[in-house]
Amino acid sequence: MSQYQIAVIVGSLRKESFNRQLAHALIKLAPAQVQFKEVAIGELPLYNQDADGHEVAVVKQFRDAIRSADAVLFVTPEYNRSMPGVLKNALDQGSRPYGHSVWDGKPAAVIGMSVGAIGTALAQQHLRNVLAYLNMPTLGQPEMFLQAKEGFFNADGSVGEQSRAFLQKFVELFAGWVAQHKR
Ligand SMILES: Cc1cc2nc3c(=O)[nH]c(=O)nc-3n(C[C@H](O)[C@H](O)[C@H](O)COP(=O)(O)O)c2cc1C
Repeated sequence: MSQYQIAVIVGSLRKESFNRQLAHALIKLAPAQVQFKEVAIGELPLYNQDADGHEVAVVKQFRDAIRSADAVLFVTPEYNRSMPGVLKNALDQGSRPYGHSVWDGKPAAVIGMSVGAIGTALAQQHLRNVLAYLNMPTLGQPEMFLQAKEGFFNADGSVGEQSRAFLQKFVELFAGWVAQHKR
């Protein structure tokens, strides 16, 4: 059976980020046919079109990491009813120079956690618009809008029994989606 490499992008730079904890919990639930690897976005410079054709090392490393992945999992908070700027910047960096987007055709999935009751729904909707433009076939269901609540994570970073079941289902469905849509 093929093994798929999935790049995980976390839209928060915060040390104690709920979304990073969520990403790590998901990584632990990965079925045998997928391998998750976080790709850092915090050191990327702000995208500047003047830099097209003059790729600095950190940008090259980022683009190479996405290029070599079979799929991408986005784990994001919501900032002011949209995705954080740091995540949009990473999407922009990967999309250029024109005609050389590293995102093109990569299957994707989106999940997020916030303290607000709508659990990143609007951030995810904005993100989905961008992913559609970038030609990334994105898992439609289940939608994963998570609200950060006391007790969601255990002390060891794992998730409680009830939440584990639906996160596991999400990861398994995504693995199937990747197998179906990988180029
Ligand atoms: C600049 C900023 C804007 C925010 N806007 C929203 C928002 O629109 N909706 C929401 O549910 N939470 C919002 N929050 C609260 C985040 O849900 C909360 O900070 C969360 O912990 C961020 O995710 P993280 O723990 O992965 O960093 C905002 C936080 C910041 C710092």
